[in-house]
Amino acid sequence: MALKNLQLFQPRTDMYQRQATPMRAPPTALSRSISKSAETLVATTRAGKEIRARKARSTEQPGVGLIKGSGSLGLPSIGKGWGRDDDSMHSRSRNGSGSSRAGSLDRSTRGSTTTLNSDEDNINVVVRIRPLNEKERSCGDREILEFPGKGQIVCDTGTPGQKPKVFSYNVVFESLATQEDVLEYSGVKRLLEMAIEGFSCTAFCYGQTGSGKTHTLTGPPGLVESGASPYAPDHGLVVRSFVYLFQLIKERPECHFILKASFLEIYNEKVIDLLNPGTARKPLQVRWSKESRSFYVENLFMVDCEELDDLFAVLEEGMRNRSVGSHAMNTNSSRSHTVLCVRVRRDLRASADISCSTHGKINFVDLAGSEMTKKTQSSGKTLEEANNINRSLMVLGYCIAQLSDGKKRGHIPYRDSKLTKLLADSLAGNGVTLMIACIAPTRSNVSETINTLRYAARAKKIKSKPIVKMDARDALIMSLKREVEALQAENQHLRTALHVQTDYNIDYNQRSRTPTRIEPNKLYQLPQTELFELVQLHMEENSALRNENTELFSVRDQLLKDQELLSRENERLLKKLEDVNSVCIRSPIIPARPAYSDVSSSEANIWTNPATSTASSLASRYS
Ligand SMILES: Nc1ncnc2c1ncn2[C@@H]1O[C@H](COP(=O)(O)OP(=O)(O)OP(=O)(O)O)[C@@H](O)[C@H]1O
Repeated sequence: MALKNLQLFQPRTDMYQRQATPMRAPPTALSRSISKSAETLVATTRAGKEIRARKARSTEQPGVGLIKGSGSLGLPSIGKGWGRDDDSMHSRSRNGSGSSRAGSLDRSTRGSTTTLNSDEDNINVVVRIRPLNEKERSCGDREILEFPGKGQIVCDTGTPGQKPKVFSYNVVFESLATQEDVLEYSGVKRLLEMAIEGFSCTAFCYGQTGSGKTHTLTGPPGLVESGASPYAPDHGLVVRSFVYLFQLIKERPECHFILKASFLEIYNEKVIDLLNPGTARKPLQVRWSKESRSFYVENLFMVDCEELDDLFAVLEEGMRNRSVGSHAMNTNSSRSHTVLCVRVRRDLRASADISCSTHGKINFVDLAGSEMTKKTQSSGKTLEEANNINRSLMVLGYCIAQLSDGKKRGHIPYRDSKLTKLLADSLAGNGVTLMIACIAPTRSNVSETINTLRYAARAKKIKSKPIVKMDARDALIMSLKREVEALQAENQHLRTALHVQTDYNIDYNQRSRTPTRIEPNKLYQLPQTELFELVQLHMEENSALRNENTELFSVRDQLLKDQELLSRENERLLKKLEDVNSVCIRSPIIPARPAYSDVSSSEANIWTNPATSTASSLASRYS
């Protein structure tokens, strides 16, 4: 069976726990958080399609804040969906980690960002084995891999006296697995769902040259460039993901989405814009953004994609412009690493008067294959390319090794190559990452296969901290709003418990100004001064509620103390009553009253002062 080792993973529905904690971000942060405008350009694809393009000054959104998981406000929840078994598949296993997660608030007042951290998430690793090619078949090359299930791969190294090596992963796709299977079961759907909710997601293919990385991502050579329909059966993960992305967007009519795409390659350590390479293929600079604390490519072309066709046109254009070469092991070998990025901005209504936006993205990274130059018989330009490819993959390997060693994580050499700079966030930052390791099944490739499997096994240990990115001003307003709601609910509860009759609105309005209600989706049109005012009003409201909360708590504490005193007094009186009663029992002339605790008849429920009742009974007896 093609999907013998499938271990499936799907999004979980568990929501993050939120805590209402005071927001301390200074209002001045707001003024720094308003996005800078971008220059609008127009680009035309070779296919003749006009693409509305926006050339942003950087790939990072200035003033983007970071926020993690919320429940009731329509913000995303993520769970470790990796590795959920599905009985509909023929053979599968559960192998990966799958603990649920709960986010906790940790607001930073640094700059204009708000960071809400969560538990860590492991990189998800799946392996795809390509079928034997013509060359291997004709020379009788033997298959050396076995798939016992449970996401395991057994690799017979063929060395006498050496035991077969066993590796295990989240999912293993055998050679008969289809492109659709990879979309369905690799977990990329989960990545897309998370990207539209504001997470930074990356799917990257790793493996030796000719192992099927490009096939997995974009299908057989020339398919995309031929302008085939997006629904053609051979399309790889990227086109299928585009289709799924638009399907997801259609299912969310309550949100407004803005998609932008960029496509770059790293060729001989130079970053080339595949959507705007220019005749000179002038390299772009990779810079560090203090604000987002990550690397970005300066002046990278960004294309607005309103329709599926626009995304497809971006892919087509990039595929035409990327560097491809031929060598002994692959006639259509990628000579560069490519990164196709789709940014997803989602505007949503968080409550009746507040709308906010999240900024997610999905990167599809097709790494160039590691090459044994002896086998590929590279020389000249191809050899130089191979050396650069191998060097950057080696740096990636160092980074992965360091990151996977949880105990002694030392310096991570991200800065040593462009590739690792751009993948830094996906590997260990705040992203969600899927690694697709591609391998060949034959004996002639055994050492490369073992290397890839080791690489993949190491990557599986890497943990990252996924977070949602949203505008700092939205994060601030929503956080204040959430806090106000939590305090209102708590105060209401306290009032009910204490039977305090005051009307909240009257009481509160006397003390503070109430923020005016803003029409949904108007938040963005507000000038900075009004936004500033709005945040201040929320902060005032918040502070008034907190004061009221403190007052109510102190009233409650006082009442509890009073109650304590009363019950002590009550006990004292009961004791006295028991004493009086015991005197009556001992007296031959005074009838004893039942103990107070024994009183059960309706008559006995009328308690009379024993002293007066005794006096009156004596009086009636001797009258
Ligand atoms: N799962 C598969 N099913 C059918 N054909 C495949 C599969 N995987 C790879 N191939 C074919 O094998 C050849 C090499 O694959 P591909 O170019 O994708 O390798 P690659 O890993 O991207 O190589 P490089 O690193 O040199 O770019 C292609 O002709 C491709 O169509």
